[in-house]
Amino acid sequence: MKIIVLGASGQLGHCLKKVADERSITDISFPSEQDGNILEPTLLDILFEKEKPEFVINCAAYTAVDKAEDEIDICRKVNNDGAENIAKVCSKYNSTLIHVSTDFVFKGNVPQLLVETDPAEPENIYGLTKLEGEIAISKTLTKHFTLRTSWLYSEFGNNFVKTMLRLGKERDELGVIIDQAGSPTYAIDLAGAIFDIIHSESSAYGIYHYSNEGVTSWFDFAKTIFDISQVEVHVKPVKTVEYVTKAVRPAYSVMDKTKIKNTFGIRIPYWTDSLKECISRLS
Ligand SMILES: NC(=O)C1=CN([C@@H]2O[C@H](COP(=O)(O)OP(=O)(O)OC[C@H]3O[C@@H](n4cnc5c(N)ncnc54)[C@H](OP(=O)(O)O)[C@@H]3O)[C@@H](O)[C@H]2O)C=CC1
Ligand SMILES: Cc1cn([C@H]2C[C@H](O)[C@@H](COP(=O)(O)OP(=O)(O)O[C@H]3O[C@@H](C)C(=O)[C@@H](O)[C@H]3O)O2)c(=O)[nH]c1=O
Repeated sequence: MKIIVLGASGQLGHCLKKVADERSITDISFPSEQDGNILEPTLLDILFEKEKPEFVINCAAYTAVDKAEDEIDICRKVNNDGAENIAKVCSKYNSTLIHVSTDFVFKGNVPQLLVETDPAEPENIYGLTKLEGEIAISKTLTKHFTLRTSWLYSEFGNNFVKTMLRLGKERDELGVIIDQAGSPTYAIDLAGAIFDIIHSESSAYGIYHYSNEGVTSWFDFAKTIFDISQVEVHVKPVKTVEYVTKAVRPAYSVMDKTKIKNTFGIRIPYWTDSLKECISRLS
């Protein structure tokens, strides 16, 4: 079963590589951006002609949430046009696409669990362009699994856990937002779930929500990171209005995972258990 991973140089791409090695999945390739640039349909065509993939995992994205507010065009190109390019080439070669999207497609202004059919109403450019990408895929391709995830972290790339550990070394006190709630997701767990879906050989295509179990705030997430790592730093709770950022972020973007669990029988770890695992690997 041939699999190719696009956007392999990023955080999730590295996690897929690690999990593929752990599970001895060998019929998988991780083309460089030079060979798998999602903005170059001709390159994608050459790649697909050569590899004839049964499954394509798209990890390529523009993920700089604040910067996106000033770089709308490039953000939209990658998150929308790039997603559409992949869907078209998957359709041509009859490949199944596993695409990754985000909780930031939701406005998240009501403290209730979000299901896949809830209306998406992004509050920032990143979320808007990710939603556009989801729509482009569903219009172009039937055989897709679009997984919305949230608050991804791992030992690879840039993420909140690594930022906190760095800042914790540099400062005695940190202000962290307490009134935004969500579910952290260890990207290694997400990578495992992606392979579980592929190996299920299911044709229950569509949108699914995936995060680790449990709910927290960025403030509690930060405190837990420092507790587990035994780093002494004073974490001060701050409100969103006191912590000014370019992009507006959802106040409550906790996603219901019943659909993915029931469809594929996936067991999802609790967020603090996965965080301990990640921190032990980091140290
Ligand atoms: N990080 C998070 O907290 C969350 C992420 N997601 C989604 O999960 C997915 C994976 O995210 P993550 O791994 O963390 O993101 P990263 O930013 O770590 O990785 C994205 C990768 O895409 C690459 N890329 C950008 N443009 C292109 C292109 N034109 N062609 C090929 N590759 C390209 C980037 O390369 P380069 O660095 O050279 O630009 C980068 O390596 C994304 O779809 C993201 O939207 C969802 C929720 C949370
Ligand atoms: C660094 C820092 C951040 N924060 C806040 C800002 C923000 O509300 C929250 C997280 O900030 P970050 O910039 O690390 O994370 P951010 O880039 O907003 O994370 C998002 O990334 C995209 C790609 C997604 O898809 C989302 O699911 C989500 O993971 O923490 C603090 O309060 N204090 C701090 O010192």
